[in-house]
Amino acid sequence: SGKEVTAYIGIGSNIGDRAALLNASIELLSKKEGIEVTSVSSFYNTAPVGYLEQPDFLNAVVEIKTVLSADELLQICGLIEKVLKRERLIHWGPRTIDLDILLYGNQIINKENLNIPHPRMHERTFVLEPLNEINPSAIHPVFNKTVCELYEAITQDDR
Ligand SMILES: Nc1nc2nc(S)n(CCO)c2c(=O)[nH]1
Repeated sequence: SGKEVTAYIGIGSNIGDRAALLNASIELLSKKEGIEVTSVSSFYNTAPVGYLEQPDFLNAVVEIKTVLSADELLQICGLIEKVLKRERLIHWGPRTIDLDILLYGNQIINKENLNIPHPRMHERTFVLEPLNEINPSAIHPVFNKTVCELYEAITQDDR
């Protein structure tokens, strides 16, 4: 395990007991060796982006300090999604629970299975609003802007 890194994970659910699923994924993250959950945003009810014919999402962002690599963190997120989906009695659509790595320190990672910063996070109110709540000063290493600046940029457009 390497040096400790501050990372931000976006969590979303729009099927089933959304709050319970968000809480369960945060719980599973915090139990992992090498991960310390240091901040959790409020839960936001958000209109679906992309495919619109689906229920509203409940979204949050979690701040962690971790010694895991970005790849290891990706594996953990995939595991948590699988565990929570598998526990469902009825098979639902693909959005029971989603964990997306948004930021991993100031690192820029572009691999076919892992892009960090998340390539759409700067366009997404459902990511920037909770992220701005817990750390408005976090820096996006591609745009070299703070989360607060990114959030203001997309909320200004809506004005
Ligand atoms: N509001 C909202 N819309 C979304 N569309 C997709 S796909 N997702 C899944 C995350 O990529 C979401 C989401 O979490 N929230």
